[in-house]
Amino acid sequence: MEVRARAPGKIILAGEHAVVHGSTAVSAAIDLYTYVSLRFPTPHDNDDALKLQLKDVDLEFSWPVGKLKEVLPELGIKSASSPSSCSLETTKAIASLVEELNLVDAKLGLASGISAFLWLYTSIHGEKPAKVVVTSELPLGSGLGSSAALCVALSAALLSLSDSLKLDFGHQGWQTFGDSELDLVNKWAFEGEKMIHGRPSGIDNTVSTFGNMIKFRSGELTHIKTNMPLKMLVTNTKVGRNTSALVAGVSERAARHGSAMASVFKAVDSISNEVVAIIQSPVSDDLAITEKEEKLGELMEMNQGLLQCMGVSHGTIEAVIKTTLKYKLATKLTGAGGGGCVLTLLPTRIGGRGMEISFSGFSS
Ligand SMILES: Nc1ncnc2c1ncn2[C@@H]1O[C@H](COP(=O)(O)OP(=O)(O)O)[C@@H](O)[C@H]1O
Ligand SMILES: C[C@@](O)(CCOP(=O)(O)O)CC(=O)O
Ligand SMILES: [Mg+2]
Repeated sequence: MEVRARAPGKIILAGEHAVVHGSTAVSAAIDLYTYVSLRFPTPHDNDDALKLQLKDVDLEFSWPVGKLKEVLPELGIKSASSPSSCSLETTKAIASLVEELNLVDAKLGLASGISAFLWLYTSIHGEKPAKVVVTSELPLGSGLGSSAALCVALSAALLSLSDSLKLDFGHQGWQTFGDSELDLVNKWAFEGEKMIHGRPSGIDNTVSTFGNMIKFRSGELTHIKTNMPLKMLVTNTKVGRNTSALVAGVSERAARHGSAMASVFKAVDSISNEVVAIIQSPVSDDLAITEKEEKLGELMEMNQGLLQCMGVSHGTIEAVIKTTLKYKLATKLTGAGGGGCVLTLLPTRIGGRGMEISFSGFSS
């Protein structure tokens, strides 16, 4: 039996980083996906290992089930229907398994993703042998939420074949997830994100699970409905960075300058709420759209200024901002910053393709 799941990446229109500290943020799913396939061997295959193939980075790993049983302390005591955090003891055990893979320096960033895989897999399926294959259309570590898309697609695939959930494969082998199953996928994905990001807000896994556009604050999700056409150009600076280090950097700055940073986070909260109000208000005519776009552009610039204040901008991001400004276009970073991707609002007066915000959740 093989199951395949996919989950989308995202852009953050306003509020990244501040959302970790309780501010509102606005995010939309994009139509670039991470795909996970999960297959259990038949007795005939005579295969007694858990295998992970990461196609994007051309790597494959295999753990004999005997090794998993020997190293992981809590195997078999967890339940797929109640997501739980990885204990310190299991974190250490997983770290030792990942260390033994001897990843080269250039691929050390993958260690956190592999750890998340081991945690999610063994929590939901114990030491059962399987082969998991991951591929993605998303650039990894670039602010488009590849870590969350991986955790969501993985959780969805794992839960699909979990005995404790007993999901039906209905019409032509497609599974439909109801709200409670989506909630479970999201909760497990959040646990995976924790292994990758350290202190995620949960916005990335939530928008990847539920799709469309969302407002997110302190773990609370609000779906956003809009009929405003919104086009964003996504530019990848191709400067690699690590979300968990950037998130930790902002927290350190907040610890050093508590009152000033609280004001910064509050200002971001106001910006995100204004973005939501503009996007949700009815569109009457072209003039109204132009007016809204101008306001959105200004809010994006203000948000970018505050992200710079948090210390997460980068020379290459500033270079894109300067270039687009020549054409009177507003640009801000998206995701953790420090390089990665930036968003430029493409007003309707310009036309062109851009990357339209798509309305797509994960499907399996
Ligand atoms: N398709 C994938 N294959 C392997 N690892 C992945 C994949 N997608 C995500 N990851 C993991 O997620 C990490 C990137 O997450 P992160 O730094 O949060 O950036 P982002 O989520 O913006 O892409 C990678 O270093 C890796 O550990
Ligand atoms: C910086 C942050 O707001 C978004 C990180 O997104 P990404 O991993 O860079 O795609 C962190 C979070 O909300 O968990
Ligand atoms: Mg991420």
